Amino acid sequence: MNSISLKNVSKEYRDFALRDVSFTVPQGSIMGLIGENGAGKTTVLKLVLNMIRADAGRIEVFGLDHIKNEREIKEQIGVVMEESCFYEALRCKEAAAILRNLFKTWDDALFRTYAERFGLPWEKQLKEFSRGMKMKLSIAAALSHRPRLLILDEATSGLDPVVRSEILDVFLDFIQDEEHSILISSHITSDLEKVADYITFLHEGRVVLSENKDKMLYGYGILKCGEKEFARIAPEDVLRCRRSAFGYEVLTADKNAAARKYPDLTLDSAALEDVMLLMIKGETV
Ligand SMILES: Nc1ncnc2c1ncn2[C@@H]1O[C@H](COP(=O)(O)OP(=O)(O)OP(=O)(O)O)[C@@H](O)[C@H]1O
Repeated sequence: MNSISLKNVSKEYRDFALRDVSFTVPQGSIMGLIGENGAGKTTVLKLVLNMIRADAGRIEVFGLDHIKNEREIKEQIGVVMEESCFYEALRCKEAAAILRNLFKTWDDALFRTYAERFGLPWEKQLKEFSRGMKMKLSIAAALSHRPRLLILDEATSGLDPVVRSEILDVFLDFIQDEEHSILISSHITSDLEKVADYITFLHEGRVVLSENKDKMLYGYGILKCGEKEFARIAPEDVLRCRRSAFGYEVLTADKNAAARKYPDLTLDSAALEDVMLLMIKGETV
């Protein structure tokens, strides 16, 4: 069962188009959405949340049409967008009072527990909160109506490593329930490397790859070599290549096969960031 499914979704703006986007978020998993600034990540999240309408394609959430069943679906989704949407003069306890009225399933005790876990001051106005505190508040609020699905836009960007790690732990706890799932966009590929089960990589409005993360990280590799050695590499082994002052970097989709075929060349594992950089900046042969 998929929590989210997008099939051939397109959306056109004047200077940008999201084209034929398809991917699924299996129930019980974390899907990380990566891509450069302006790749279309927020647009995808807004489409799933029916904040904007697609020009074409089909979107299902919990197996239901996301427009026809919007109310039922929204009750079961916790959302955190990049900017805090709370009124600055509020305090935590007043935010809780508002949210209690918005969600049938709001759980005051759970919100208190998260506020304590995150060290959020109960009596302070939100305008006195740091960026990290505001983000933690948004996450606590998103979790406290007991959603089945979390949708998060850049929930860890601009935060220090300690706060990020606390937040990632909360996501991993959330996903312990196999009915739960998370769709999270992030620039911080190392965070997604830690928690995501699947990665969808968007580039200029298109899905470049959507894969199981471990398969991708164990499968992809980077061959490093000089001009002469590069000439020996078969084109079918080159997903992308890039020339630098130190020689060639070649992204290959099958690290083990490359190790057997080119035993004399340096072969490194590819981190998510390397894959992203080479897919964007590299060339095909
Ligand atoms: N309402 C809109 N009208 C016109 N263009 C828009 C609108 N919303 C977004 N865009 C354009 O769509 C493109 C994708 O934007 P989007 O916010 O989805 O990217 P992103 O991958 O989330 O980027 P970032 O990482 O910088 O947040 C951008 O070129 C943006 O200018």
